[in-house]
Amino acid sequence: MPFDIKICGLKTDEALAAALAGGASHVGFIFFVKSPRNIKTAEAGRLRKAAIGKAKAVAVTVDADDATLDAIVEAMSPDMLQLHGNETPERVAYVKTRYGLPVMKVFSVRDADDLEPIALYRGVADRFLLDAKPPAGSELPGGNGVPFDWRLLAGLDAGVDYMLSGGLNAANIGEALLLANPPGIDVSSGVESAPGVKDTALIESFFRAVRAAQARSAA
Ligand SMILES: O=C(O)c1ccccc1NCC(=O)[C@H](O)[C@H](O)COP(=O)(O)O
Repeated sequence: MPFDIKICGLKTDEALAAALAGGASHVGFIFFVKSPRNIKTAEAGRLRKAAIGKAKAVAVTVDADDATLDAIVEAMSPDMLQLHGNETPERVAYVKTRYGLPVMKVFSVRDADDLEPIALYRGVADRFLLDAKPPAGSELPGGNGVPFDWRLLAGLDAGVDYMLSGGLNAANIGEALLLANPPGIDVSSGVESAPGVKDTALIESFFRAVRAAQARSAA
């Protein structure tokens, strides 16, 4: 199975180019007005063209209604929808059918119990993104730059296809891969110089750290 790397919250040509040059399999665009990474649909539509044939463009939404999703899909033709709110299995199934696109459902994790609802979405969502629970007071369901205890994932059923997310960066990705051995990873804050400001040098060093960790585990 290929190992996937998603760079999320992209807003500029430079950051997108650095993500693609590093070998990102997925590039994420955030549609959530309170986020410092929020992007207009038309701008996402312009940017995502550079990813065609190179990486999957993921539209990240939070409990979005049909009209909002219609506008996003129309403007940017995403390859995948990331549902980062409290969407039910029924809503996930409906969204998949309505748009004919794969859906990645997000779960916020702090304790082992937080992994249990995944069972309700298996066979419905195409993939899962396991992110940290937002810290108290945060208005953002994701992109908080905080990790969770990766050891919780050791007991996850091997058939669960997921991306590990939450507080990853060049300094900790080696340990995260060692402990969780995920099929994919996702990063946002860890490649930023300030909230919402992607840093091309940090993106490059993240990819270097991932490749170094992979080389160590293959040796
Ligand atoms: O990044 C945001 O601002 C955001 C806002 C609302 C919903 C989701 C959001 N991010 C989704 C992602 O997939 C992030 O990459 C993920 O939460 C990890 O973020 P980080 O801990 O900053 O690496």
